[in-house]
Amino acid sequence: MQKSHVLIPASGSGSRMQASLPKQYLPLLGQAVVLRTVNLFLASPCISSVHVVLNPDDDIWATQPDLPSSERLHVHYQGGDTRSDSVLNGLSAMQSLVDEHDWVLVHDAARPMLTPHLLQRLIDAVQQDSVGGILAIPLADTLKRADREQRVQRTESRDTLWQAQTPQMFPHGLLKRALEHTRQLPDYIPTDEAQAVEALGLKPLLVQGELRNLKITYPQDLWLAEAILRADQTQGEQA
Ligand SMILES: Nc1ccn([C@@H]2O[C@H](COP(=O)(O)OP(=O)(O)OP(=O)(O)O)[C@@H](O)[C@H]2O)c(=O)n1
Ligand SMILES: C[C@](O)(CO)[C@H](O)COP(=O)(O)O
Repeated sequence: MQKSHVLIPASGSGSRMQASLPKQYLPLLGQAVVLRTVNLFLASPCISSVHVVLNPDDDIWATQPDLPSSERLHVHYQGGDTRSDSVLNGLSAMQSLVDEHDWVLVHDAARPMLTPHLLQRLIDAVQQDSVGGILAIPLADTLKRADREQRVQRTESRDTLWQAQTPQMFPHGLLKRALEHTRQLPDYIPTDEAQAVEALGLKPLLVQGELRNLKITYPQDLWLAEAILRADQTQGEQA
């Protein structure tokens, strides 16, 4: 039986957030974004280990007051220059603890709104697959291609277009090979794991995600996430 492990790249600077802290440490209803993300996976009995990849210079993680004390949690100060470098470094760091056929679910630290239900949907859909798969949502809006003057050049068909989310779930050995392969390609930096696997000629499965599994990128994403969590709390109180 293949085990499932989680790898959380948390080494970014959060430049688009323009905050005084990297966005993974901003408070979301009083808890650092990355800790909400980590706790979600630690709460799942399906997950054998959780690996967080931090920037080598990170001096914030260790000061967090509510760090989980689970033996399943492993912290690696081995972030790289790009997200894919951080993920590849994490895959190497966790290698001694996993089998090459074990599943690795790569999940952005900056997506703290994943739910247990959505996580289970991905695992159920992908665990019998020979390649692996990702959460994603079909494009909802009309898609415009811009010219250099920021005017509409044309309208693109949105048929068959999906927006990638995380987790992205692949066997450890396959994903490591895929990311090592893309490192050899000139000017090719995959922005998600699926893109690296695609470069091997494989076709990852698309599993229906949810809008609430948003990535905290701009300040308004944090406000939106807080509003959703407050609504969850109200609904919980009413139930
Ligand atoms: N060198 C990097 C860059 C990003 N990430 C992580 O990858 C996830 C998704 O990346 P993104 O949202 O782009 O985060 P940042 O790079 O931090 O944001 P920005 O692009 O606005 O600077 C985040 O959890 C981020 O911490 C990482 O581990 N290592
Ligand atoms: C992996 C990802 O979350 C899929 O949507 C996303 O690509 C990561 O963010 P980035 O801004 O592209 O680094």
